[in-house]
Amino acid sequence: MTNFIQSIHAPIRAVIIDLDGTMLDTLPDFHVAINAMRGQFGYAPITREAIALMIGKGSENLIRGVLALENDAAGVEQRFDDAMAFYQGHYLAINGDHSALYEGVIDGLEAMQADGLRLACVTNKPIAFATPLLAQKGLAPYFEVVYGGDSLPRKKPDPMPLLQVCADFDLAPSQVVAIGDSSNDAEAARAAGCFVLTVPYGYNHGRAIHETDSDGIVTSLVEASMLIRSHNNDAH
Ligand SMILES: O=C(O)COP(=O)(O)O
Ligand SMILES: [Mg+2]
Repeated sequence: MTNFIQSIHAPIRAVIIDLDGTMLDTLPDFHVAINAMRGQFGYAPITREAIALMIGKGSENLIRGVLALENDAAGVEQRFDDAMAFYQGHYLAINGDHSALYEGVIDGLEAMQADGLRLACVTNKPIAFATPLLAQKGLAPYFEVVYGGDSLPRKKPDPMPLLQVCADFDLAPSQVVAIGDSSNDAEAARAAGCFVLTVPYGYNHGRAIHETDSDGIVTSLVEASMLIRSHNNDAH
């Protein structure tokens, strides 16, 4: 946080915001869809806590992790396509039904928009899940650009989607802040050369957010908006 506030720097012009674990608590949706898929294989339900550990690196990683509870590597690959198809069907059927906005999300987005910041959403969620979810939760109007985990050849923690947003906005990475709940967001931002703020309330593979290298931990998007505003007031 010290770095972020005190560095003499050009103003921040855009913010890239993560979806799962940062704007929406989607864990209950994952839980319902994963256990419905597991039921089709005759596997017992697993807990939300177990699923939370496997969220963050996209659907393929999640499905492989879930199948690995009952299968060896060959079994995982053998069942992967069916498991993914079952899971996608279940997820799309309930997408958003059990998910809720975190406190301060809309107010934070409003504040950033009022300050003239351009907004992008970069998620590892498949774009076919992300687009209707953003619309359903009233988030879509805030974002000029949305990239899902399958929108580009590489996903977070690769910097590719963040660099694509910088190119879309014609901004240098140093004029852009990423906000996320996990090490994937922070590593992608660092590799892209963007600033990064993290939130402590999401899913970080079971690790405390303090263990993740960032420019600051913010308790809400409102706090993030205030930090960016104060940075910009000091910037030249
Ligand atoms: O779908 C995931 O694995 C995580 O999605 P996120 O990038 O929005 O946190
Ligand atoms: Mg996330």
